[in-house]
Amino acid sequence: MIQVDDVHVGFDGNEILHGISFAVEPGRVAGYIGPNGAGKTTTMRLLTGTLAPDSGRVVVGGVDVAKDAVGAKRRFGFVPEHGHLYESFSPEEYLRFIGRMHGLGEKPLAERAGAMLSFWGLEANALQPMASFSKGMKQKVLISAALLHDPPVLLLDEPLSGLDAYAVLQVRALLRALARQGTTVFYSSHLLDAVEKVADQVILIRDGAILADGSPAQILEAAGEGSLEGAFSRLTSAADAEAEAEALIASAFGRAESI
Ligand SMILES: Nc1ncnc2c1ncn2[C@@H]1O[C@H](COP(=O)(O)OP(=O)(O)OP(=O)(O)O)[C@@H](O)[C@H]1O
Repeated sequence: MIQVDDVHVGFDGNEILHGISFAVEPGRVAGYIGPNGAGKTTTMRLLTGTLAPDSGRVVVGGVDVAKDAVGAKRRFGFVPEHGHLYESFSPEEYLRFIGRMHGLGEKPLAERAGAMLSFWGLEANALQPMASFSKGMKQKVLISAALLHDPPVLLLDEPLSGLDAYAVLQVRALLRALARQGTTVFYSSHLLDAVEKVADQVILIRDGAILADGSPAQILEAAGEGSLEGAFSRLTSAADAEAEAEALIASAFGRAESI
């Protein structure tokens, strides 16, 4: 599970996270959504141990991240938004490298890597250097690498970037299947529809504070809206984007009327 208790984070005397708290139980897919600059990446850095909180507690897979960052790393898989791959490696070499770092035996490692490349339809590319891969192909290898050690917690930052329509369906199905097996899935995105279709818990963050936390149905009810998009706009007090766009065109080009 994931537990974040009253976490404060500041940079250069400027507080960015103002005492955020939430929990995600095993078997749940939680969507962590918020507008640009809300604090999503900062939260992800806390969960993955690349940033320590000024105060409060972050527990991932039963391990206090500040006290045992290495122990926590064994308990989660992480799909970063801008993942780094060794591009001279083939997927097979890369996954073997990652699996060995996790101490996996050669046989289970080969079986898992093979099964994942086959899931994505990448068998024919298994031995090719990844330098020639498309963004989506690289993303599939990054997701596979995060899953290789069968972690109880999976952390994903905008995992659908670069993926085609079928791969998006595959990722959603995979996250749901993992959750059914008890994995805790934490999915950060500013794309509402991506999260809406897969999450059974939605956590809304804005300006470094949690605005809402519940099932999609609870969020809709709290906001009195029929769609998560409407709830998001209402809860984050987002401005009326259409009116703003009209105002921009009027002020920039002097055209007030729509055709
Ligand atoms: N290292 C840093 N030093 C100073 N300010 C920072 C630092 N990292 C983040 N911030 C600030 O913290 C706030 C939250 O940033 P964060 O990257 O967590 O937002 P986000 O929700 O991930 O946004 P986006 O959707 O645009 O990626 C922003 O105001 C950002 O400028």
